[in-house]
Amino acid sequence: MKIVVTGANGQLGKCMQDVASNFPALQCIFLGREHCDLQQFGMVSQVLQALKPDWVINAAAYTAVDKAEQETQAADLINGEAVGHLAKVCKDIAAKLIHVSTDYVFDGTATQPYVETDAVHPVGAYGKSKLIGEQLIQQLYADGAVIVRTSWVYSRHGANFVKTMLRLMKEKESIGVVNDQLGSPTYAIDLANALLSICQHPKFVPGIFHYSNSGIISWYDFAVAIREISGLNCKVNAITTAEFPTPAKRPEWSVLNCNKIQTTYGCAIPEWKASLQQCMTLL
Ligand SMILES: NC(=O)C1=CN([C@@H]2O[C@H](COP(=O)(O)OP(=O)(O)OC[C@H]3O[C@@H](n4cnc5c(N)ncnc54)[C@H](O)[C@@H]3O)[C@@H](O)[C@H]2O)C=CC1
Repeated sequence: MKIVVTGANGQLGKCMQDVASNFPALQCIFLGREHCDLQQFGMVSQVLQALKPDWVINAAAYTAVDKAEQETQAADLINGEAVGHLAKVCKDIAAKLIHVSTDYVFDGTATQPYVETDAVHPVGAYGKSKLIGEQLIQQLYADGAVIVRTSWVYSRHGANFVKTMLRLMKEKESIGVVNDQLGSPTYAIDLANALLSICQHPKFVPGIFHYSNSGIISWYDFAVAIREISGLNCKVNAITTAEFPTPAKRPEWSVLNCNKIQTTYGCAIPEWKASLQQCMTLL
């Protein structure tokens, strides 16, 4: 089975490259932006028509959450319109599409883990742009696409919370980390394994699914665990979101209920701290 992965040089794309050898039955072709730029519609059509994959996994996105508040058009183009074009091309060549989306499509006012059917209501430009992408896929290729919403993604690759915390903890005697935003981290290696296992699953079920590691924590809890595992001495202070303002508003509650992907596709959902420990052996 032939799989094309777009966004190959991003955090998730690199983790997909790391785990591809776990799936010897899958022939994975990794395309970075230079070979498959989502906003160059002609290029996307041409490349995919030539390769004729069975599946396309879209790990490419505009992910600069704060910058998106200014660069709304760029975010909407890459995360919205271009994803619609990708869905059309996948439909034309009869390739199934796995698209990665985000907890930021929700407003974070819930008190229970979000299920896939909960009402969406993004509070920032990035979440809005990702929602456009989801909606276009649902309009254009609902029966051929799986949308996987994830949250708080980290790994040894790219820029992410774990790597930022480690750097700050080495540089400073104390740091403040917000304690009033709750969610579940996702080790990108676990997500990458889950996405490729979907391609191998005997039964294809289209639709929206949620995937994160299990457990509900705050960014402060996450930072404390990073400090513990690293053995660094930096003091971690709990602060409020109001004390750490950012251009884009973040949801207070980002917890995704992941039962559906587990029961439908049998995806493994490791516990967050076990995965963090695994990742940190590589850092
Ligand atoms: N990082 C996180 O905490 C979260 C990420 N997600 C989603 O997970 C997915 C993967 O994210 P990451 O790997 O962490 O992001 P990333 O920013 O590390 O990787 C995204 C990749 O897409 C590429 N890209 C940007 N514009 C492109 C274009 N026009 N054409 C082709 N490639 C383009 C970038 O060069 C980059 O290599 C994205 O869909 C993101 O929205 C969802 C929730 C949280």
